[in-house]
Amino acid sequence: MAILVTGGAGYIGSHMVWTLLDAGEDVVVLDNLCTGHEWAIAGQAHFVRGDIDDPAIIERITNAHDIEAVIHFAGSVVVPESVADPIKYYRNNTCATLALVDHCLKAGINRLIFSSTAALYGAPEEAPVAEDTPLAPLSPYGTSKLMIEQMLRDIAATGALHYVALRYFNVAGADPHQRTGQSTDGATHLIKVACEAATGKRPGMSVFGTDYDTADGTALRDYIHVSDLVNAHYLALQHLRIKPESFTLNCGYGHGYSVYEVIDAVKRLSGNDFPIQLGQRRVGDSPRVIADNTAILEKLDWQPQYADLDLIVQHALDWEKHLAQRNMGAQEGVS
Ligand SMILES: NC(=O)c1ccc[n+]([C@@H]2O[C@H](COP(=O)([O-])OP(=O)(O)OC[C@H]3O[C@@H](n4cnc5c(N)ncnc54)[C@H](O)[C@@H]3O)[C@@H](O)[C@H]2O)c1
Ligand SMILES: O=c1ccn([C@@H]2O[C@H](COP(=O)(O)OP(=O)(O)O[C@H]3O[C@H](CO)[C@H](O)[C@H](O)[C@H]3O)[C@@H](O)[C@H]2O)c(=O)[nH]1
Repeated sequence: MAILVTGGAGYIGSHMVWTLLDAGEDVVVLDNLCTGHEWAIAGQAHFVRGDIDDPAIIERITNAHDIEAVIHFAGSVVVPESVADPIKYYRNNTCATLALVDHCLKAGINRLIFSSTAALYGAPEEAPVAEDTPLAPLSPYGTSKLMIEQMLRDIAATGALHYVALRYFNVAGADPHQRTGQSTDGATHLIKVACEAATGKRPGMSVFGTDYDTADGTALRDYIHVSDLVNAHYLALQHLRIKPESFTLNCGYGHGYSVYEVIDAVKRLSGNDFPIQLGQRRVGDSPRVIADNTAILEKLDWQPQYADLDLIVQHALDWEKHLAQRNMGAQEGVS
């Protein structure tokens, strides 16, 4: 039996592939490489290049492999882009996932783990925020994911599907063995941006908002190490193998760090005091988004290994240096 990982050439998916292979699982990756990289896919995985909503591709995969479950990461993930181009997000997230689920169910695959997001909570009044908090996404990206959660709930209610939706908080860091990491060009996430500034890939960075009602005036987020996140997926898969049920869980550590604390950690660990510009609040940003993780700790017996800002930053920095060397090597190859 094999696990189908959609989006396995991307940031989180490429970590998932390694975790599955490390556990001795057979893995098939489906990715159209629109933002992912073929080099990020572990060599032992079977790679199929194509779109998740293409019935012929799903048929090809299910004819060639005995797929027992899908771990579904593929999608479009940039919040501001979703505001500028909502159709892309409803098409590539909501519609494409509906097609994927439809084709998978027809092929007899009825277990799914889905990448949801804390963006569903919008700007939550309370912190930490639990799964039963009313959902109020602030962007088409968040709404496109909320619609998927609702579709999965309704399909599961018929008994046709068993799924786990994991609402990720702020994913960061890289594989501790440096086999993969966040490699997206033009990334906007705080830790990635700060690591790029620390390694000279950008001249400096901005702090978006210094007048929040927090201890140091900057916004708080719950940063979760990507390896702990993919381990939660593996636990969810093992759960579905034993118990045919469906549920939704927050994925975060339950405590937050401010933007200043993150930047200080990156400067301290890199030894580079890169320039900072103090800017206005970013539209749609919340003062604090922190997970209530009681449910995932209980339900999956999840035991995070890397719940430490310095570890997350160190692994992200190491990966940024690895990427810089990789790109230098590629340029030398061309010249
Ligand atoms: N990175 C985060 O902080 C974060 C937070 C919450 C949720 N998520 C969710 O996690 C998932 C993975 O995010 P990521 O950060 O790894 O993004 P990513 O862009 O690195 O990975 C997405 C992958 O999906 C592929 N893809 C996109 N559309 C496709 C399609 N139609 N058919 C086939 N392949 C397609 C891309 O080529 C890429 O390899 C996404 O669903 C995202 O919404 C991410
Ligand atoms: O250059 C930067 C980048 C970010 N920030 C600040 O750092 C914090 C974190 O910002 P990120 O862009 O890293 O992450 P977000 O919290 O905005 O959102 C991320 O986490 C969400 C879950 O909470 C969703 O998953 C969403 O898709 C994902 O982008 C915010 O206060 C932001 O204003 C800066 O000050 N400067």
